[in-house]
Amino acid sequence: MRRDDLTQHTSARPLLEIRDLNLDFGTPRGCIHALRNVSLDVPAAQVIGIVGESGSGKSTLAYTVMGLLPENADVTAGSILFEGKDLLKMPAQARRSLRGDRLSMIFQDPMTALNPVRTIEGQMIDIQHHEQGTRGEKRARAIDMLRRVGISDPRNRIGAYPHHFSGGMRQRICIAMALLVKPVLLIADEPTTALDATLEVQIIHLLKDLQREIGCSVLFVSHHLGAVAELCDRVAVMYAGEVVEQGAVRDIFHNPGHPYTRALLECDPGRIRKSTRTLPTIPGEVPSLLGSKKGCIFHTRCPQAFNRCLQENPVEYRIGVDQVARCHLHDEERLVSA
Ligand SMILES: Nc1ncnc2c1ncn2[C@@H]1O[C@H](COP(=O)(O)OP(=O)(O)OP(=O)(O)O)[C@@H](O)[C@H]1O
Repeated sequence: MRRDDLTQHTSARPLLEIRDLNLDFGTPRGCIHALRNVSLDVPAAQVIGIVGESGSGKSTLAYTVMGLLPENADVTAGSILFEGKDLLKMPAQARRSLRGDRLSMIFQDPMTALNPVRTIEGQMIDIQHHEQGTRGEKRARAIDMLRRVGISDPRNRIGAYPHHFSGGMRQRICIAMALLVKPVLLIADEPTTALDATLEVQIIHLLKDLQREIGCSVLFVSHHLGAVAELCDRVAVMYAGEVVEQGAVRDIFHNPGHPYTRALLECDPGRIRKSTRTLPTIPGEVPSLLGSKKGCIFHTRCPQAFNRCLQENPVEYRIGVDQVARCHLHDEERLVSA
């Protein structure tokens, strides 16, 4: 199946439509192809997880949507339609206006987002610069949002500086700031990685409750498959710059169609029995992203690779009502001729 069939299958137009996105980083060693032919939809009011090993391109994808790429990044092909408009063709000023308004982001490290020398109050009022209302009304909204994310005594604590709060509390403040502007799309880049397991669970539940309340879509980047299963409606699995499989969370987790997804699930610490002493890892190494590649990007580590995988990069095949995988094993013609 091709992507067009999947789009027809889902009724309303997605909020975000990423199509055939290619991105390179220029480095002294050569060109790193960090995103290759990435296509992904984020429907309105849904939570989409992006998972994959370190270096697979998850953060690069998130930052490309936000328009926060470093100087050496070059989008060489593709489009990112947000509410029907291509973000990549928008003037810089228009993109800046979208950030902190219809688009907002939670970063892995809360200190990246918070200004250490300003009070929480000042920062939460500033972030509402697109919103109507007096300073007093904006302060009241900020206090209400702090209460909703679980900051006790927010009326007094709003005057404090970021360093007065613990790491978990700082991430709650970042979530409050990101949601205060009522974004239609929230991008969360590994928002729980810096937190311990208990805090992680709390933050995931908080995000889920607030997402439902506000009705925004979320692009949730994570290493943690358990968190994705808990929070997301759909998931895209990335490997070496490509989305190799995507679909509804229940389908991908119960019936993975790509050998890489299966390997990733088998290595997930959440699935490994306590008696197991060492964590299984996927055999082999992630290929270098330098230079062009022939064949399937996963063939060097795939236990099921056959000749065609070394020669030809697979297209997306539909393997379920709402599930696609880039793997030749799902080519029906091959199955018929086998
Ligand atoms: N500014 C940059 N210059 C050169 N290469 C970069 C730059 N940023 C990222 N890369 C490379 O692009 C690839 C994708 O990186 P990215 O950070 O998007 O992966 P990731 O899946 O988010 O990894 P992690 O889970 O470790 O954050 C990696 O090979 C990385 O080294």
